[in-house]
Amino acid sequence: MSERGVLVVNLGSPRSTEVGDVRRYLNQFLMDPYVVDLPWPLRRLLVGLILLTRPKASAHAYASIWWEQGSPLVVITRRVQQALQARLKMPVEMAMRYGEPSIEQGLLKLAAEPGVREVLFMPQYPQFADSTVTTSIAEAKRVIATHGLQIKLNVLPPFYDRSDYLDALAQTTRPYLEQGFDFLLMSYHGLPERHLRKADPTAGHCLSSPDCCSRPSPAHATCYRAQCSYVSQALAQRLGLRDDQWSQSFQSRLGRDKWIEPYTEARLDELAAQGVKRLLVVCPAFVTDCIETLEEIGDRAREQFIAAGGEELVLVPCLNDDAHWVDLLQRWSEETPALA
Ligand SMILES: C=CC1=C(C)c2cc3[nH]c(cc4nc(cc5[nH]c(cc1n2)c(C)c5CCC(=O)O)C(CCC(=O)O)=C4C)c(C)c3C=C
Ligand SMILES: [Fe+2]
Ligand SMILES: [Fe+2]
Repeated sequence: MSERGVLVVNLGSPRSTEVGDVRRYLNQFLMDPYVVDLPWPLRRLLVGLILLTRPKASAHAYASIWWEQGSPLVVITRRVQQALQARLKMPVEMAMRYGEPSIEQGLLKLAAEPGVREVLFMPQYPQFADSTVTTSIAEAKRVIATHGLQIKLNVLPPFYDRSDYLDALAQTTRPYLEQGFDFLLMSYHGLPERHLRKADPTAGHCLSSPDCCSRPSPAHATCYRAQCSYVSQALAQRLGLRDDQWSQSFQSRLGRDKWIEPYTEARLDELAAQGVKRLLVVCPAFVTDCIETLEEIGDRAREQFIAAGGEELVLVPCLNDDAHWVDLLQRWSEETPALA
């Protein structure tokens, strides 16, 4: 009997590629105030407008990458959970922030395990963002309070600066690089600039200058862009790349707000115009392949790059259920000190 359980937490996907299921998922996702951070009436209005057209387009995109067993993100997270369960002497569950299995279902399952008094909560995000990490923790706290669960939460912090994670990322990227590419683009999920400013505890550092992320600041503990830059530098260094052989960019922009730049879409055209023919793309904001990597980069970005004059764009798979990644999650589960 273990006093501890593990919850592997990811973002979540629609139940199916039916437009209605995608609309329900997008509504839950975008009505989260940590994602669309507007007062409720404005949020309702904006999300209502997005839901007029986006579900159909997203359903089509999901259908193009869907697997027989379901959404790649959910299927791969299940594999990670099962692989971890086979290695750890404590119950391991998985949960999604949106859709199912929900954080509520995951925590209730763990709380029902005899003896479990503490849950190691493992959000699968290398970098901090309110729209991923904070919202997942807030949902877990809501569930614990609502059900009066007698469990303590022990949260795995963002792991962008852990050398074992960076080594694993380099290890999955290196064999692709060795096939001979002109350039490596590190494409991260984007974020509205407003989210960076809101998360800045110094209320002034983030986005105060173009190089703010390379000037040391306590703001970087919660600065998504600084944490992405850290990963990019560390990965380039591990791969032995010169500064003119790689760059970082941000994808998946939604709406009209200004998001952090440079945008991946713009970089693809620039790189093709500069004569890059063989482009390798890695997506280090994701540890699990999903619509944003498989469809947005693997399919759409590839088409865009080739239409702009490039010859080949290859996507490096995420860490997924790679044995080295499961090794790390196992080690982190075992070495995280128990709460008093
Ligand atoms: C305001 C909108 C969004 C913010 C902010 C945002 C932040 C954010 N998201 C991820 C990781 C993932 N996002 C995924 C899908 C996705 N993201 C948004 C919007 C925002 N994300 C939408 C509308 C969607 C759905 C797909 C679509 O319609 O385009 C996914 C994949 C889910 C899947 O089922 O495969 C992931 C993973 C991060 C890391 C992040 C902040 C840094
Ligand atoms: Fe997203
Ligand atoms: Fe910054």
